[in-house]
Amino acid sequence: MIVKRITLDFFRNYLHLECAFSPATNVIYGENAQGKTNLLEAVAYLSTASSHRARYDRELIQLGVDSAWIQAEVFAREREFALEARLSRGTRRQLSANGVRLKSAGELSGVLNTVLFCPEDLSLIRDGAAARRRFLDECICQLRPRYAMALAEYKKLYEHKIRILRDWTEKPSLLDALDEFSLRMAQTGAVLIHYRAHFIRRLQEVVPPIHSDFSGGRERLDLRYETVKTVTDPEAPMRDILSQLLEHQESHRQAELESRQCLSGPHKDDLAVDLDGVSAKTYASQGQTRTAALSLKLGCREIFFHDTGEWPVLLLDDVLSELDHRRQEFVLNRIAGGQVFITCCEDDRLEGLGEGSTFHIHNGRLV
Ligand SMILES: Nc1ncnc2c1ncn2[C@@H]1O[C@H](COP(=O)(O)OP(=O)(O)OP(=O)(O)O)[C@@H](O)[C@H]1O
Repeated sequence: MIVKRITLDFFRNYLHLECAFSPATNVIYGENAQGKTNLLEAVAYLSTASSHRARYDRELIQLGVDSAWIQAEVFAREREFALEARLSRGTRRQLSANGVRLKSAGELSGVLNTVLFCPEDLSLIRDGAAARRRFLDECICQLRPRYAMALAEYKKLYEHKIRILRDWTEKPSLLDALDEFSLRMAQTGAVLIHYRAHFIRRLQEVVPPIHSDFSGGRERLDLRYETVKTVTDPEAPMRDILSQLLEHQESHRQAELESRQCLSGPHKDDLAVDLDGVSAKTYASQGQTRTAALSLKLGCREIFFHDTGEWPVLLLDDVLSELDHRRQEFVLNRIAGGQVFITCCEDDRLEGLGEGSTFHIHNGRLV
């Protein structure tokens, strides 16, 4: 997959930008706060219709302006696509491919896939389970539209159930709907667990060898799916998972009413990461944390390749400069093959980048 050209209007600090990219490596360099990450964010938006660092689309629109546009020419799935995202304050965003309006973000992922690695991704190892769930969700949503639909449905049901649990003492009639919401959450939750289990099994195959190479064969990384306790085999057929989820819900019903919290379901799932048999979250050093997080992302990139037959676009934000020379070389060897965008500061010298283009960004302009 290749982003051949991008045009930004009123996106973050870009008034107007037109840029044609290399199908190989694109180095985006410049001083701090000039717009390097903003450019990667725009490319990523065209595959997921979301940003890794903005909670709301309106944050992406230039301050003091009402609308922003991202347009790109993309070559993917052996075809040319013109992708467009129009973001407006106060109205719904509009996504289109070749002039045809898209109904969901999943349709964008059906054209373009990206894998982004940025400094905040250290949270994948260091933080609580939510960061790892987000990683799983972002990856699987790009590959499986059915998962994206189930996830959106599950989130809605969760919000409803939380409201019932929060307000039922003041309004006991709310309890009439509780079991219905719990049942639908279990049904949708079974879909999430099924897809997560399969995706994690594939991660278990590709990530440990990447991490082992990365660490010069010195470290062993293991991944483990942690889900609802009663689920004995997350890869079992969905109807088996459903009955085990219902069993867990039933045993937690009273506790949910008393605590007013939703205690049962895959919204508490985790992807445990161990290094040499101990928890990476608790024991990994800075370097090990970075290497493990990057291994997860590169593993995800390989799964995308196996699934679609094309390399997803890899976006590396401010990453290589943090690695020593040997590790830089490892990453550069590993990412050969697809289109890559790498941001770095002016003084960083990224050697061995091979074929490609460089772009100097200054104050939201291409110099
Ligand atoms: N909605 C917005 N409207 C206008 N400017 C914005 C908006 N959002 C962010 N900016 C500005 O964009 C600038 C560049 O941000 P960006 O994160 O791309 O920097 P960068 O070049 O990656 O810097 P660094 O090397 O420090 O990571 C910042 O100064 C920020 O204030």
